Amino acid sequence: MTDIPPGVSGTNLQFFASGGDESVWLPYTNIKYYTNAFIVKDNRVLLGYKKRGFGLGKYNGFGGKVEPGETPLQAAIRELEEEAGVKAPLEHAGCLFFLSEGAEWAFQIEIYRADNYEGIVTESDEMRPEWFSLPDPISKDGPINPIPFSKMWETDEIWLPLLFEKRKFFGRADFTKAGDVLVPHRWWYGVEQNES
Ligand SMILES: CNc1ncnc2c1ncn2[C@@H]1O[C@H](COP(=O)(O)OP(=O)(O)OP(=O)(O)O)[C@@H](O)[C@H]1O
Repeated sequence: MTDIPPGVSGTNLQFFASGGDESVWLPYTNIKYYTNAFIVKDNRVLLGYKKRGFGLGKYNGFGGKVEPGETPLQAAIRELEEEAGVKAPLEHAGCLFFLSEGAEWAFQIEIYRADNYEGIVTESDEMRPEWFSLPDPISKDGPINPIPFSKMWETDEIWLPLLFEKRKFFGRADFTKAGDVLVPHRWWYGVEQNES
């Protein structure tokens, strides 16, 4: 259970969470690099509703493929600007290795966050941006516009709180097909231990 799965980068990881069918990790031969970026400001997080392509109909951070010649950070800054209209000083928050049954490659997704941004949040062809309240431990009624976890990739609920807490995470999530939908099959997450 606590063995670090194949594909998970990161060193000095401490086990955080795992689950699903612990018998097998899906095989893969190729890896493609992606980015995902979140702006967290004034106790709110900016998510986008995906209007087309992979992940259609889900809320997520802003991101896409790393193009040849780009670093993941450059790609993350470009995708955030293309999809949400803003520039932000992104910081690396974690990394997710994602396998989807039927896809010919594994996704290595570098995840970023920023506490600030410049510009005006603007809807694009790909994403409709919307602010959501962070989980509020003080108010017993809960936030007014809570994060729509039921309309996100199921495993986001595990690592998004780590991004809010600025704890660097590395994990893997394998999804299999149930009819037309992808469902979580097996997952594992670790957090980077502070060296001190
Ligand atoms: C459990 N699995 C997952 N959990 C959380 N996020 C996931 C994800 N699997 C993919 N993602 C994100 O989904 C976007 C796809 O990118 P995608 O739209 O295909 O790329 P790009 O914008 O380059 O596409 P175009 O070719 O321009 O349409 C990209 O942000 C990527 O990080």
